[in-house]
Amino acid sequence: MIHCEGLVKIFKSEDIEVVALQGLNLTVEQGEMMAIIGNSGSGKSTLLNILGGLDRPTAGQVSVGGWDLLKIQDEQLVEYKRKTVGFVWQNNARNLLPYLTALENVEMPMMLTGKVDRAYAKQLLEWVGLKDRMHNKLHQLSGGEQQRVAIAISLSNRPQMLLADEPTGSVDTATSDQIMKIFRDVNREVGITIVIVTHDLTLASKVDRVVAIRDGLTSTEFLKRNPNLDLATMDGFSEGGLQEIHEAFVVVDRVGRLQVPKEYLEAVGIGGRASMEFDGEKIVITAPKSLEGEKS
Ligand SMILES: Nc1ncnc2c1ncn2[C@@H]1O[C@H](COP(=O)(O)OP(=O)(O)OP(=O)(O)O)[C@@H](O)[C@H]1O
Repeated sequence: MIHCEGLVKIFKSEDIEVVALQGLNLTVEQGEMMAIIGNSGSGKSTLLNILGGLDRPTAGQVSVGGWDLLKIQDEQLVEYKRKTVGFVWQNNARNLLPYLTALENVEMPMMLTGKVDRAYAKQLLEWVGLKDRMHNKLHQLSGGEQQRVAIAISLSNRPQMLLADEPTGSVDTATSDQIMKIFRDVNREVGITIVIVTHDLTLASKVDRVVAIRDGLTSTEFLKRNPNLDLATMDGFSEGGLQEIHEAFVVVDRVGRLQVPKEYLEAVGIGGRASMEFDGEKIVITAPKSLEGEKS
């Protein structure tokens, strides 16, 4: 569904260049529900904006559902955004129309594309648990309920892929669990691919796969140890839970590059270069041996 290889995004202003993505690789299968985690400034939103067609990549390859987002024409981009992608943002509810009902809000994007499917709009509101509230005006709903209407809206044009940027950023834990359960149900029901960007490791534990981004590169992948474990229904979550539930792998790109965590490099005193040995089974990276010799 999503394929990025060597993806680069450079933001240029008058006298400064920021390399937000510096050759990122990522593949997401059709129907997968996965999360991207990373510190502030690591490039998560930049990646999501490119995948959503809101921003253009600078270089590299990026394709989504057969669309080449590097070469796509502006007119095609409008069609791509309308048909392929659904968005859920942290404060999505702000974009809803308060004087319309939940149902009318869901039908609004359908109107823009010329085909209102009331039965599907109702079905969506049922999926997000608002069957009994669909004729309520938006301002009569709570913040969490409004966020669920926003999720129904994001699905109204039957996109193949849902992109969610901190979707639970401004709601309480119970609502957050509810939203993640909705994502899981919709993912199972219609097989939609879901990509969630978050800081929140507890969310990350509720998806099949987590990809960590560091400095604009995919650095580590966490795969769920037991794919049948339904984490959405699990209570509680401990520190380090991600490691308990998922197995961590370092991402190695096609030409053999990988990222070594800064803490590890500092702990063994590796700066600009290192020594690497292969003993037939393991690859061992240490502080440069020749330099150690020079010091003494
Ligand atoms: N429009 C822009 N112009 C210039 N620099 C930008 C722009 N957008 C993002 N950046 C820079 O690109 C880098 C990556 O930013 P990005 O917003 O993708 O990070 P993030 O991981 O989503 O962070 P956060 O979790 O804080 O939202 C940062 O250094 C940021 O300052």
